[in-house]
Amino acid sequence: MDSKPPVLVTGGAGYIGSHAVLALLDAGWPVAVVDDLSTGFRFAVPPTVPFYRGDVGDEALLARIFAEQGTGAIMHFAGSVVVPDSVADPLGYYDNNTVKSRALIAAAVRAGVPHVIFSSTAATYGTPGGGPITEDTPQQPINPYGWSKLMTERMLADAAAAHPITYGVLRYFNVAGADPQARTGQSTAGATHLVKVACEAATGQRSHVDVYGTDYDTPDGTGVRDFIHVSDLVAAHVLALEALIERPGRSLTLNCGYGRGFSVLEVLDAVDRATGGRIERRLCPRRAGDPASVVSDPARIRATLPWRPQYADLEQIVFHALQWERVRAELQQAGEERRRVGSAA
Ligand SMILES: NC(=O)c1ccc[n+]([C@@H]2O[C@H](COP(=O)([O-])OP(=O)(O)OC[C@H]3O[C@@H](n4cnc5c(N)ncnc54)[C@H](O)[C@@H]3O)[C@@H](O)[C@H]2O)c1
Ligand SMILES: O=c1ccn([C@@H]2O[C@H](COP(=O)(O)OP(=O)(O)O[C@H]3O[C@H](CO)[C@H](O)[C@H](O)[C@H]3O)[C@@H](O)[C@H]2O)c(=O)[nH]1
Repeated sequence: MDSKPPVLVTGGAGYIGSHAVLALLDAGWPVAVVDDLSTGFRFAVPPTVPFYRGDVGDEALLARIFAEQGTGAIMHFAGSVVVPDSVADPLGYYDNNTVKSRALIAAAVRAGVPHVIFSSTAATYGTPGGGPITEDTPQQPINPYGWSKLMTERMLADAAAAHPITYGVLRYFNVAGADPQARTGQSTAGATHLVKVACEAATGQRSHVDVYGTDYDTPDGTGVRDFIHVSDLVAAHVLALEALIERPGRSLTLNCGYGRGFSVLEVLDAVDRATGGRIERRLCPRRAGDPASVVSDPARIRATLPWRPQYADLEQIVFHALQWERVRAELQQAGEERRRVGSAA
C-alpha cells in the first residue's frame, strides 16, 4: 500500500510484539515501541527502532510518543498473559489489561490516532462445546484473564461508535514457533505454553513434560489445540492494519487460527521427530479450567484478509521453536562468556 503511517507497538519487547515489529519493518512501516520490560527483553527490539521504556497506562507518555513519532496506528500487545496468575491476582490483571488499555484508547482518541489493533484471545470464548469456534460463538470467559480481554474488546467497540477510530480485534488461538530467521522468539522465563515447554525439555532445560489430562473426550484423550505460527499471526496483523486504513469506518473482529487441532501427545511426538530424541512424558490429572478442545473456524479471516499462512504445519512450528531455543542458548553462553572475560580483566 502507498501510505504507511508510523505504528506504535505496545509490548514490542515481548514474544509476539517483537515478531510484529520485525514484520512491520520487513514490510516498510515506520515503527516505535513502548514496553515496561516487565516480561519483555530489550534485546528483542532492533536497536534502530525508537524504544520508550514505560507504562502503556501512562497517558502523558503516550501523548509524547504520538507527538514525537507522528503515530498513525497502534498495535497493542502489552499485557499480562498467564491465566492461573489472573485467578490469583484478578485486580492486577484488570489493572494491566483493562484499565491500562482504557488509558491507551483514551490517549489515542485524544490525539486522533485513528486505528488500534488489539491482541485478544480464544480465552474469551471460555469452554465452548465441541466443534470449530466462529467469531459469533458466545463469549463466556472462565477466568479473569479472559474477562480482562473481553472488557477491552467492549471498550474498543464502544469507543469506535462514539469517536473517529476503528479497531481490529484479533482473537489468537495457541501461538507458537519463532521467527524463521531466528531473529527473535519466545524468551519468557518459566513459560507454561506447551510448545515452548516441550522444546525446553527437548533441549535439556527441563527434565520432562507434564501431560495435563489423558481422559478428555478427544481421539487420544489429551487436550486438543489450534496452534498458529507466530509469523503467520503477525502477518495477519499487518494485513488487518492495511484493511483498516483502506476501508475507512470499518472495524474487524477475527479469529486467528488455522482451523486444525493437534493433541498434546501429537505435539510431543512432533518435537521428538524433530530432534530424534524422546521427551519424558508424565501423565497427570487435568489442569483446572482447561477445555478439551479449542479449534478455530478460520472462514472469516480467510474471507476478509488476503491472508495466506506460510507455516501452517506443526512440523515447521516445532522446527522454528527448537531453532530459537538453540540460538537463545548460544546468545546466553556468549553473554556469560563476555561477562566472565570482563570480570577477569
Ligand atoms: N502467547 C499467546 O499464546 C497469546 C494468546 C492470546 C493472546 N495473547 C496476547 O498477546 C499479547 C502478547 O503476548 P505475549 O505472549 O507476547 O506476552 P509477553 O509477556 O511476551 O509480552 C507482553 C509484553 O508487554 C509488556 N508489558 C506488559 N505490561 C505492560 C505495561 N503495562 N506497559 C508496557 N508494557 C507492558 C511486557 O514487558 C512484554 O514485553 C498479550 O496481550 C496476550 O494477552 C497471547
Ligand atoms: O506443560 C504443559 C503445558 C500445557 N499442556 C496442555 O497443552 C494444552 C495447551 O496448553 P497451553 O498452556 O499451551 O495453552 P492454553 O490452551 O491453556 O492457552 C493458550 O491459548 C489460549 C487460546 O486457546 C489463550 O490464548 C491463552 O492465553 C493461551 O495461554 C492444554 O491442553 C494443556 O493442558 C500440558 O499438557 N502440559
